[in-house]
Amino acid sequence: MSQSPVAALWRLRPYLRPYRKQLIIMVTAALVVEAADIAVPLVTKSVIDGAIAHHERGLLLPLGLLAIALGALSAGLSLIRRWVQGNAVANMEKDIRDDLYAHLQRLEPAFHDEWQSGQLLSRATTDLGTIRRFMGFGIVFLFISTMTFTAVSALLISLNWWLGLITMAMFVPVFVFCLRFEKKYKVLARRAQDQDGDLTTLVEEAATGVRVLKALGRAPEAADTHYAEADQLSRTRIAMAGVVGWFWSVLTLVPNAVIALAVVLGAVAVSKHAMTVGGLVAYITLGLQLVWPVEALGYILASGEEAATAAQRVVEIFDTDPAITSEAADEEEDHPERVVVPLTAEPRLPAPGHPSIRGVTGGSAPGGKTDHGPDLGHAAHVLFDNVSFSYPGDRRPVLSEVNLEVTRGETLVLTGATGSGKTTLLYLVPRLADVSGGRVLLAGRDVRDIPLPQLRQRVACGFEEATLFSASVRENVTFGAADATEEEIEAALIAAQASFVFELPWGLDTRIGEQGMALSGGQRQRVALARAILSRPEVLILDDPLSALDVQTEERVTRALHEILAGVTAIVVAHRPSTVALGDRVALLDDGVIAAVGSHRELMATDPVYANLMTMEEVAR
Ligand SMILES: Nc1ncnc2c1ncn2[C@@H]1O[C@H](COP(=O)(O)OP(=O)(O)OP(=O)(O)O)[C@@H](O)[C@H]1O
Repeated sequence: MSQSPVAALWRLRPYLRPYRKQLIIMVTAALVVEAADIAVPLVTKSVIDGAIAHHERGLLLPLGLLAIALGALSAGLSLIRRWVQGNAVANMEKDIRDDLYAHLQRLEPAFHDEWQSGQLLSRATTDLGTIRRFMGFGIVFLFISTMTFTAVSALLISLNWWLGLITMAMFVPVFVFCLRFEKKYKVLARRAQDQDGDLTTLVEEAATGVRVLKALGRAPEAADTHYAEADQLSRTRIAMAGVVGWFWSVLTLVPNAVIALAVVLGAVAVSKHAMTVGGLVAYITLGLQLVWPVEALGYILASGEEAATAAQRVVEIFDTDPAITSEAADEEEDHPERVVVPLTAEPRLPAPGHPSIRGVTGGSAPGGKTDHGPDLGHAAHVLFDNVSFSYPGDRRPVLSEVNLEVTRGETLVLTGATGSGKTTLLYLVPRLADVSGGRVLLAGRDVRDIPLPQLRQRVACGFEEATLFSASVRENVTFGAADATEEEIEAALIAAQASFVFELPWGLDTRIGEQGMALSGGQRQRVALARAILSRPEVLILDDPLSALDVQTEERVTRALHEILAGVTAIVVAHRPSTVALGDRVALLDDGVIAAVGSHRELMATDPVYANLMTMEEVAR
């Protein structure tokens, strides 16, 4: 169950801790400003009752100078407070945002599958902004308003106790009204923030899916959905404005009614000599100072409500624990490595002339070729030991009792009908998902016992949907290998048949990805392939890496891959006979079960399902 909004906001208080000094400066400055503002009416009283009533002209100049000094002090301190406040809350917002981002990165892909990206976006942007505004202004003004209200009330009672008590009594309904407002506004604020998240999702999907929308002629329908969602949000905001409008009008009416009453009753008190004229002027001027704190209460309560619901939405993410962690493994790192399964598999004999991944040559890449074959120092043994898997919230097993061994340096091709579980099986090695039963061993060690950063350094992935980031070609390719040399980057690009990047306007410095130069699907796949190659993994996992390539390019990449894969353990999802031929062995996955394992030739001869699958792929080409 999610926490109450106020409790959620309270939980974020540690983010204020580093800015305690600034908070103290802000509050002190605001208090002095308030004290100066309150003192001015008292100076006025001295001017009227002293300098004017008793014709003491000599008092006029010092009292006038005092009033000016108080005004200047108030202005100067307001400036300081705002500057300190702006700095502190901007930094605090950054701290929460950094932690939120880091937490989102720790959460497994299944979490991101479940959550709408727009909801995450609106929480990381709009909601944090709302929290910042309240932490910066709301909290300080809540404190200052309370102090001002208390001090002014005490002064009013001291000027005339019965008039002061009547004045205070008139504010009681305001507080009752506040409670009712809070109840109503809380519901509306949460609704608006959720609707804002839904709308952000729609806008994001419309932007990323613009081609599909246009191609299928669905743009008008998508626009209608957008208008309907936007309409809902604006209705909620109008309802909020209505509630706030009513609330503020009451908050404005009450203090003004109080002043009007004070004028009438104060005049009676002066006529009965229960109060001086200067006392009445001071009383009314001080009474006017209650207008702002009471009005500010409206803003503070509204922004407090919004901040509390925003905090609730942010805390909901913080409270989602990552299902895939390696805390136990991190602790165990101090101990010697525990090998569960002895490495019985014979490394494949290196073929002459094969380069290592580090010195990948592929085609015309400079250097790197050796006469000694692949360096298997980088290859690891992988074992799927009785693995089963179901997606969270879905009981149907996607994988059942999968037993599969990939020896050091071997290339295993995984094939099977669509939806048979190939991608899911690949996810289990770098722990993008965790097994539901059984275990996956990397070099004899359960992957869950390997610290995640280490595991993901040892296992590199190239996905069918090649994701490139808004960055240069170089930055994209070196994502998993920051220390790669220029020669290694070039060699990886050449090996992946991605030499076209050298012809881009700024070569490897050309920005590609979402905000950069548009690349074709096949070009993106090859850049992503170069990235996977360059990270020098022990295990290379490629999910249908050549699906977007034409026949000639596919043939060239396949030839290059042949060399690259020789020095690494690889699991490659493939459908076409030409790519399947990359593998030393082929495993056929049928509805989550390993149906056959063998060489392409063996399976063609002995397994009708496999033969049928390959023939259909060939025909489909
Ligand atoms: N995030 C998810 N949540 C629930 N079920 C999922 C999820 N991802 C995949 N599945 C289901 O798991 C099954 C296996 O999917 P998977 O992507 O592993 O198949 P595949 O063999 O790689 O398919 P393809 O060849 O089409 O890529 C499918 O039935 C799919 O609907």
